[in-house]
Amino acid sequence: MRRKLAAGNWKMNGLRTDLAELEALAATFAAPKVDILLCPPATLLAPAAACSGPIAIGAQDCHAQDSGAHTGDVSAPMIKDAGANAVILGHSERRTDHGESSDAVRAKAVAAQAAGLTTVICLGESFKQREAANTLDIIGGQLSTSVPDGSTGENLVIAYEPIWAIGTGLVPNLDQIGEVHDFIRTRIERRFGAGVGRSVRLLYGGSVKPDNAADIFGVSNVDGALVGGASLKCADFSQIINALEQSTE
Ligand SMILES: O=C(CO)COP(=O)(O)O
Repeated sequence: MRRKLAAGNWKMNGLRTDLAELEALAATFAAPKVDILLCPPATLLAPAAACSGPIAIGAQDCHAQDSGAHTGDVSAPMIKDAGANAVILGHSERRTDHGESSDAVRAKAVAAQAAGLTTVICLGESFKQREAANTLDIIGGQLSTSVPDGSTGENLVIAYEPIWAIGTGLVPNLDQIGEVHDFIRTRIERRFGAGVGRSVRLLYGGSVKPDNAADIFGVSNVDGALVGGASLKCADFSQIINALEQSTE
């Protein structure tokens, strides 16, 4: 069975003083029943990795090249060297703010997987696309282009994050989440075969909070969550992780 995964994305939030939240989380989940991944900003990767205990640390982006003249960018080997073992790629905020195409996301994912990082590749439709009944077309296109051929159950995690649900308090209904997750699972099985298809974890992201987490974790093919705002505080994130642990019982 797939091990469930609770992932937190701090986005552009967090100073060294905020590592106290991570330390509290590590103390709370000394022997977690699910995998826990926290993705702080790049400046905190090394200090986070030094105090995260059983919690894995990930970055929020990487460059497609390993090194070179790319001012301000961070490469996958650098992320690995800082003590992290995962990276979020293709988040809608990067697709929007930095014009990242699915081709660019795939190039980054190739570099990240070659460096030994698990890639958490994000997919999601806009509200307009959902209203026009284009959700599955959009997700299918992003999925086939963003995910590299070398992906496995260990180095690939997919996060379905409807753009309109991120930071808004809006969440698709459970049937809508299930429809997209089932669709992603089928597509991955078709492309990579049943073994890999069964082992890739599919996360839901977008306004996951302590009060809606248990319902979302009950949906078929939801193997965990990618949590933004509610991952910043140990008190909130712990409740979501508890709900995920309970969903495994
Ligand atoms: O974008 C997200 C995680 O990557 C979701 O953010 P929120 O949980 O703040 O809606």
